[in-house]
Amino acid sequence: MIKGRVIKNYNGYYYVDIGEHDLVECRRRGKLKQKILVGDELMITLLGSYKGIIEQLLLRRNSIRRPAVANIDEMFVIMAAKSPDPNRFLIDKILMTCEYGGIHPKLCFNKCDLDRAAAEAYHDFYTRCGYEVYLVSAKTGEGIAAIQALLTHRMTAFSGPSGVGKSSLLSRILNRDDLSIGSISNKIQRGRHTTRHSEIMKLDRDTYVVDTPGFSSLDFEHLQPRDVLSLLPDMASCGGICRFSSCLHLSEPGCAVKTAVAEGKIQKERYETYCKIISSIAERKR
Ligand SMILES: Nc1nc2c(ncn2[C@@H]2O[C@H](COP(=O)(O)OP(=O)(O)OP(=O)(O)O)[C@@H](O)[C@H]2O)c(=O)[nH]1
Ligand SMILES: [Zn+2]
Repeated sequence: MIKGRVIKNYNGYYYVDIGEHDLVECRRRGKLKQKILVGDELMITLLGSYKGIIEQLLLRRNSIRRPAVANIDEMFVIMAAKSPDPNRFLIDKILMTCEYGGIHPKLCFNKCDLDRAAAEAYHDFYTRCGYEVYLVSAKTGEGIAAIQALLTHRMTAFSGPSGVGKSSLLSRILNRDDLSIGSISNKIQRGRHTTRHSEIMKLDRDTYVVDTPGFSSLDFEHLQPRDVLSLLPDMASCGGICRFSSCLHLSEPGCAVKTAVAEGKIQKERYETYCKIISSIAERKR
């Protein structure tokens, strides 16, 4: 058996990178019941001529569900500094979705050429929340080198809502005019119809980039309130202990979270995100 990584899942076949130029087209063993995601590491048996069978799924380090992708080393959440104007609640929900999957993402604001002041304000805000923030422009090339420098020997995912310039940015980062050029194998066509699935592009032996289109945020309503807090690392680490162990940090007396908000240790907008999500959970229970 040899170890490989799923690069693409198409029509019931898994295309597995085993460190060679060509991918191995694999079926799964019938007894293997787990769902296999793009990015999964697994053990396969070669059946000759770049065909194989998946025998075993190796332990995942992390995963996100929609789109499904596993074992990401780095996730960039891309937003635009302007046009479309970012919405803090949406950004928070995307960040929280990554945290839920076990990934502490980095934030990247594209289109900084359009509104420098807005970009700087978002930079400051999310840096205070404990995220690394990159200000870039696919148009002018600003900040692109800093992202390129982080890619080597890792699997880096890029996600972001429609219109933020993710395609333009990825073309710049990968130095490709057209992302379909240099696609991992000519067996696999990267067309418009495939863009709802994650696709891994292999840049080098152990350097991969994942385009995660159609990223949708978690349905927070099934979470417990304390789990919501744990997805906001800046709030979770504020340090204090509330008077009541069951404190939801809304209107209870002696609340350490509210004290931290009042003292400016937690930014008000992040607390508002928390309150909105908690009230949507309460709505559901009603
Ligand atoms: N001013 C400016 N415009 C940009 C920049 N990056 C992208 N754009 C423009 O923003 C628009 C959207 O860019 P795309 O790269 O298609 O965006 P996308 O996020 O991949 O969009 P979808 O394909 O809808 O997911 C295009 O008109 C781009 O020319 C930038 O850095 N600055
Ligand atoms: Zn509290």
